[in-house]
Amino acid sequence: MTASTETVPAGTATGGEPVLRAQGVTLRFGGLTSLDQVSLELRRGEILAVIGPNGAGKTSLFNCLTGVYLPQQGSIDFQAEPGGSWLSLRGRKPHLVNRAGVSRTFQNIRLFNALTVLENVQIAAETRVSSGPVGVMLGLPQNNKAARSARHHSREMLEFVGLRGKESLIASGLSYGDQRRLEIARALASDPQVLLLDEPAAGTNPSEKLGLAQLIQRVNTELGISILLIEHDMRLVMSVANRITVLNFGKVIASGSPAEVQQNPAVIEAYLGSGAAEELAAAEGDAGDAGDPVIAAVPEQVVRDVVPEPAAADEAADADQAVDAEAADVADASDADEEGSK
Ligand SMILES: Nc1ncnc2c1ncn2[C@@H]1O[C@H](COP(=O)(O)OP(=O)(O)OP(=O)(O)O)[C@@H](O)[C@H]1O
Repeated sequence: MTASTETVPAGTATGGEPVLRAQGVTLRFGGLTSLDQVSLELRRGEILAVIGPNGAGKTSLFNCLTGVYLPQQGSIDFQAEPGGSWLSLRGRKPHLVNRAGVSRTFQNIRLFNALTVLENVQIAAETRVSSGPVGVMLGLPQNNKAARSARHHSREMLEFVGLRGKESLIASGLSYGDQRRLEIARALASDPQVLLLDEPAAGTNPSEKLGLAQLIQRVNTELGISILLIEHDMRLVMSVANRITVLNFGKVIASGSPAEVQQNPAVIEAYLGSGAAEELAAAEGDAGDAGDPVIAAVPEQVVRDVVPEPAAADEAADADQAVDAEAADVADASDADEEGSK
């Protein structure tokens, strides 16, 4: 079940042409190869999950796709309109990637904590319509109109993600789950064709996770946005993804439908260690119950092994924050630039 042999489950939105394509992407930090010849294709209209153990290269891949990192090798191309021309995103600055139609959220929430919920989204929406800071400062008529339009669009997005009535609250006062929703609203404000979600459910409780899974599906089906999703919560992944690509040590080790990936020995070993696939197969034989194959329990085991308890999740987020410092700097720089939401 590699990319070459994958099958596509009937009735899913996976039959589309590619909208975002990475080919042979290699990213090195000194002697460390974070991504090694990674190729991946997001099809128009689908939800493609990118999974893999900690340090597999998932966020590095997102950072390459969105211009935060410049890979040493490989190409990254995006086709905004079906049948339209392909645009190279490699080496493009984050705010220009965003403007082209590829938006993202971050693993560690990056809201403007002192601003209101509405203002957080509005900043992103204004970058879509305004003619720049000078026009805003001068209060030009077209900018006032653009600001009104951005405010209206922001309210629509907030309603879409379920934050209606909370527009004037200060962002930091929102529950964790609502902050995750706000991040999604902000990413949607620029009207992307492609949305990259980096662990959108990290740190949320089970009911918030369920709500976020439903929201991700609605973004996909109701707004028609193609989604690339990094997520450690296997239940969430299995419930929303049309296809899954698995990274391990910077390489793609599997790609296919959720059912295929779930049973792939290389994936099981990547998560549970070498020999795990055989052990599970043996256990399946011992169980002697064909209707309840042990292999089906792998996601449960994966969840136990790779999804940290809340306290550990915080530590993981801190660690990520440290590792991701460079990305944060670049993204923050683009905050000050013109993207606002990145
Ligand atoms: N700015 C950086 N400088 C040095 N090494 C980095 C940098 N960014 C990522 N790496 C390294 O690249 C590898 C992949 O990291 P990455 O964060 O992409 O993994 P991940 O799959 O997203 O992990 P997690 O699930 O824990 O978030 C790791 O070994 C990490 O330490």
